[in-house]
Amino acid sequence: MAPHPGKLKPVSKAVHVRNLARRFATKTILDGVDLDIEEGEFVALLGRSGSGKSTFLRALAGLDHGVEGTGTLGTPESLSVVFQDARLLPWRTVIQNVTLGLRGPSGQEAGRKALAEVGLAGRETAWPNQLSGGEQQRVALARSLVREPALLLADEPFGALDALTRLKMHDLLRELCARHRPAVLLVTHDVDEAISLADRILVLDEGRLIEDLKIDLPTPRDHGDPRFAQFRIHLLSRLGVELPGRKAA
Ligand SMILES: Nc1ncnc2c1ncn2[C@@H]1O[C@H](COP(=O)(O)OP(=O)(O)OP(=O)(O)O)[C@@H](O)[C@H]1O
Repeated sequence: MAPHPGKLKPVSKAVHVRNLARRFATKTILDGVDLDIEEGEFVALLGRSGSGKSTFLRALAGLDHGVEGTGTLGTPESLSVVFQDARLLPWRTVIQNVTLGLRGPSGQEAGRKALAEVGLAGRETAWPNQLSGGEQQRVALARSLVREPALLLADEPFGALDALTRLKMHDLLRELCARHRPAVLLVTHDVDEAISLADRILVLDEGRLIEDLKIDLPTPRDHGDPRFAQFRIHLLSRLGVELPGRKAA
């Protein structure tokens, strides 16, 4: 395969992917992936470890220079990426991290507003190492949303957080997305996280999307709802996990 041209075309949909392939040396990781994500749609991507979720996200983010690949890839010009680690600059204050690249008083104001939205009003002049892991991820979310991206790409953003903090971050992300309405692609290992947050859930397996499931539950979602449990059983089975005594729908 020839190296992918690496040019990402602006499109009216938030994501438009056709026949995307990516390989490392002799190993094919993505093998003809097609996907559309509508503006404002929240999509979660599940898959076994090593199935290529991050490779796919990096392709969408335009961060895979030098990786062999082919296919059509369209994303909006304004996109933000959040990773498992907050990736804050330790020599910049919290507000400086959020407003990096923004200019003037309006940038400062937007930064303060974004920090307030993630529950960190008053922490503007703190240094990253004075914040907890969860607070650092809040700063990372503020930094991504202050630019009002049309597409938010999130790679296991809560993977390093404890269970309670993670649940709080789910509520926060849900609120932020309802307010700002970016399209979202959330890569996660956590089936319940995906069902709690997403409008649609994809499963990547052996280089292809083998599942594209609409989650039509009201929000906020009740984990005790029998339909939540049915989605869980079905998705776990698509991931190769059969729960004893349970059959997927
Ligand atoms: N830069 C690279 N060079 C060579 N192989 C790579 C590179 N990046 C990823 N791979 C391989 O590609 C495959 C897919 O990796 P990727 O990180 O996309 O999977 P993933 O589904 O995100 O995994 P996980 O859930 O464990 O994070 C793995 O086998 C990995 O070893």
